[in-house]
Amino acid sequence: MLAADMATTLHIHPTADLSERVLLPGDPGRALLLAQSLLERPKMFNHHRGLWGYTGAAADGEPLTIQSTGMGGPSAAIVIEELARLGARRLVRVGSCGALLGGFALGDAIVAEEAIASDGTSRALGAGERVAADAALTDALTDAAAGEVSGGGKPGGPGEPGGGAVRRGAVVTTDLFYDPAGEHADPSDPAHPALAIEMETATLFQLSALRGLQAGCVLVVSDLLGPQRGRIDAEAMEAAAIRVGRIAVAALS
Ligand SMILES: O=P(O)(O)O[C@H]1O[C@H](CO)[C@@H](O)[C@H]1O
Ligand SMILES: O=c1cc[nH]c(=O)[nH]1
Repeated sequence: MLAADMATTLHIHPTADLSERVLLPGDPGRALLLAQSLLERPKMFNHHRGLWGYTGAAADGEPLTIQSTGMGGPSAAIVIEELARLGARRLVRVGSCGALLGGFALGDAIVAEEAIASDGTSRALGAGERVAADAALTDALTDAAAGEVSGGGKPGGPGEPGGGAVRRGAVVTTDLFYDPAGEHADPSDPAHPALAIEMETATLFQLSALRGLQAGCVLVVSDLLGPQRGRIDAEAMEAAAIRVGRIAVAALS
């Protein structure tokens, strides 16, 4: 565990130790769910600004912090910058996304190996068109996901709640959830199509590259935006969130 230094951070006010490894859901409620599901003896790490965070012992017995980023690049950039100043070194976003292509089911998971930077925050931080995840951490997430799919984890293998397929590829990061353009047109190169759309991953990858942090990302498919349309229900989202949380913990172990 690392000594937390509140004086350096204006938005994260640590009330517990910080682990050098951190899961980053956008949703504070998902941070609580994951803390209750994945941590022994969780303590609140932060509640300032409603950005709930928790630190406890993960399944491997080592400390783990789970800290919500809020929605969108600007909020995520503040949280990630302050976590870096406090001593975080390995970060995995455990988020949700809308699948842009066919062939996905609600509750499937995506390991993001790169993000297409269609957002303002990562671009303001100097991102080019695409920003990459840490390769070793992404391979570890892919291996951990394969273990879950083959039935090593709970809840569920394929077909069970929270136990859908896992794919690896690019995601596109945007600033708008409600886009007046109406469609989430796939802006990517046809040779490397984006699997899904979300709002923080490009910022995480770009800021981590600037600060020398290892960053990865695993996402639950909460929406189908391609040929089929649909939105996951709350129970299935919880099961899928716990599953991707377990994948992330295994990758960080
Ligand atoms: O579920 P989280 O991790 O918040 O991620 C996605 O959900 C939010 C939009 O509903 C955005 O933050 C988007 O990136
Ligand atoms: O940013 C997001 C997150 C989930 N679903 C979407 O369609 N977009």
